Amino acid sequence: LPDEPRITYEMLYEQAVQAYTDERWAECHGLMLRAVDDWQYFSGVQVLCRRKCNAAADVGVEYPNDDVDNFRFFEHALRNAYCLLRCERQRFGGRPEGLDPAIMKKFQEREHYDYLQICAFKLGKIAEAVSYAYTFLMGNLGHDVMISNLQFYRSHADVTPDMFVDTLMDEYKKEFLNALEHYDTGNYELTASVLELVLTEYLQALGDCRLLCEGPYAERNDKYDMYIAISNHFLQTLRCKDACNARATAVYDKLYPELLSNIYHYLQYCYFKTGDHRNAGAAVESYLHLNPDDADMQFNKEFYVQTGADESYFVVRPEAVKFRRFRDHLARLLDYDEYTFSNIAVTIYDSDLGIDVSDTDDITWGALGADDAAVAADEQVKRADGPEEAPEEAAARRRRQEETQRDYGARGVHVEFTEKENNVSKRFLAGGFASEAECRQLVQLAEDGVQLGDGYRPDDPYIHSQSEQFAGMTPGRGYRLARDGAVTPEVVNLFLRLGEQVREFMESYFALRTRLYFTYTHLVCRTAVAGRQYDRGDDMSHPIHGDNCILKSDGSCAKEPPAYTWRDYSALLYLNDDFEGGDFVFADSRKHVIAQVKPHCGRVVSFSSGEENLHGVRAVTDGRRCAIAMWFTLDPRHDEIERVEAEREIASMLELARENERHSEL
Ligand SMILES: O=C(O)CCC(=O)C(=O)O
Ligand SMILES: [Fe+2]
Repeated sequence: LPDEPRITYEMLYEQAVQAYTDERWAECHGLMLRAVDDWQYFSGVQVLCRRKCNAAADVGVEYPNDDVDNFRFFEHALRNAYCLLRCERQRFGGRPEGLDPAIMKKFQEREHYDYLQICAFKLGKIAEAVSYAYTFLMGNLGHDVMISNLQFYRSHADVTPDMFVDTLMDEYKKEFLNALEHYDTGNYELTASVLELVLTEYLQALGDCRLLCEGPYAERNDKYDMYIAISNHFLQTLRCKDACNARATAVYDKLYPELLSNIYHYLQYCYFKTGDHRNAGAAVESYLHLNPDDADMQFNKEFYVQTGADESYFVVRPEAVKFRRFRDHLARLLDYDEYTFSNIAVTIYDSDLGIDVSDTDDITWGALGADDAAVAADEQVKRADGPEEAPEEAAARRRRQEETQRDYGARGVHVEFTEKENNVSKRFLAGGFASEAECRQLVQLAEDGVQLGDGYRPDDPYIHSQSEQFAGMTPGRGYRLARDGAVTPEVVNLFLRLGEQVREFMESYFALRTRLYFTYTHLVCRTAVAGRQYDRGDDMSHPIHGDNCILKSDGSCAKEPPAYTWRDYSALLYLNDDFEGGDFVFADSRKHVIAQVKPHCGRVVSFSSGEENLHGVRAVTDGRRCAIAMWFTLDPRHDEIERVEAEREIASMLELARENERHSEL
């Protein structure tokens, strides 16, 4: 075990990059070397475990890693996935993708009939209510509450036995009941023929039901069908394995086309020289197996034979067979996936990317180049503020957005300060996004989250200053705390909802032409460490920086990794003012402050994330300063998956609570 298991290469890397940015060269050097060590340890463990477990997971059949026979399954899945995407795209058209698996499950389990029965009952439609209740029960046999509901209905004067019908009953079940009647009347020939029919239909229904199971994986925020999800993952591993070739054949600064062939080339010569004709023959044959058209080696082979080598020496070595099988198969599969997307579904679904998504029954593999996809995606991002929008569309959008602005105004949101460049807003300051009570709840949530373990760690690399603790909570952590009962789902919902309001406001305020997506959300507090406040000098809570670029010492800001280059807009929703210091500041490229903002509850500062908005936070010298920090993107590929998942899970927790209430009312 490493000395400090909680310090990862990732943290060290980020710290090193920060040190680099701040031109603390010695620290950068030291930290990056520690990162190298930890990465080696980390990747070594992964290889060890994957190899060990593959061997240990014995089921009587061997499934070695990287054996091409195991690709067959995935190849089938891959074709299946492409077909599914096209087929559904054609039939569903503009239907929103990625429907909520939780609601899908409710429909499969007839949950909606529970609502239906209550609504029908309240409307005085007794017969309907009974059939809906009964239909629900048939999908949820033994459901206590519904059984007692039905007992209640039975005692109702207007209820008759014929109302107890399963409105969703499959035909084959009805036919089965008919068959039993024929049987009772002794008509066996008819019984048999009906039962044959029932059998066929039953198997068909069973098959249909099983197919409905191939939906999205409900546990993760993965909205794709099973095969699509597997394929995405599989393609990712394939591309990764393909890249291994280049990595494995680079020797110093030279890239050998294929190291194994090279080695055989050397070997055949060495063995020939040592008089080991058997091994020389095997090396020649192995080389030719990998490079069948190599005229020089064919010439060598003839020469060896003429000088007395036995034909039987020319056998391909087993590892060459294996190597070539893998190589050819990989090439073939990657050929299908010529348009190496990180995620096949994103591309096929997203008609906005300007890609032809028409469903052709013969699937053409590799119809698109990788660059096409990338360029199309880039263009979409540019379109967000680019000129291509029909005038009437633009006018309609602006009307909607101005209406949103008025709505927020009516709810108490007011813009205090704004700054434009070429008539385009680049930053604003507004108030009224949260009430005092809401702010208090969220500060409490942040404190609970911190006490329960996240955020503050003595070794946390995100501490920008030794004089402050920096601790936060993401939406996912909020959800997990709610799930474990440590905080209420309501307060986590508040956290998410206030953020969403800021997002909606920004989208209209910045007059965006495409949707603004969350990409990262962090409820975060900076707490002054008592006794470490003397002599802070220029020390800031958060040094001047750009949110999507790396600020260089010459004042330029490089929009390149490891910066979060996809971040397009930023916002901070402040939650309190009972602390000293902590002003938010905008700065110019020489780090001179050009504007400053005092945080207080409900106040939002928002800006485009680039070098036009360099900013920082002044030292917090007493107390705790809390805010919801949010970053946004116009690129749907960087949507904040954790938030989407947390929103869904919290919504279903709240729904469940309401449902329990509803059941106890009846
Ligand atoms: O908390 C603030 O006011 C600003 C924080 C910030 O700029 C950041 O986290 O990137
Ligand atoms: Fe920032």
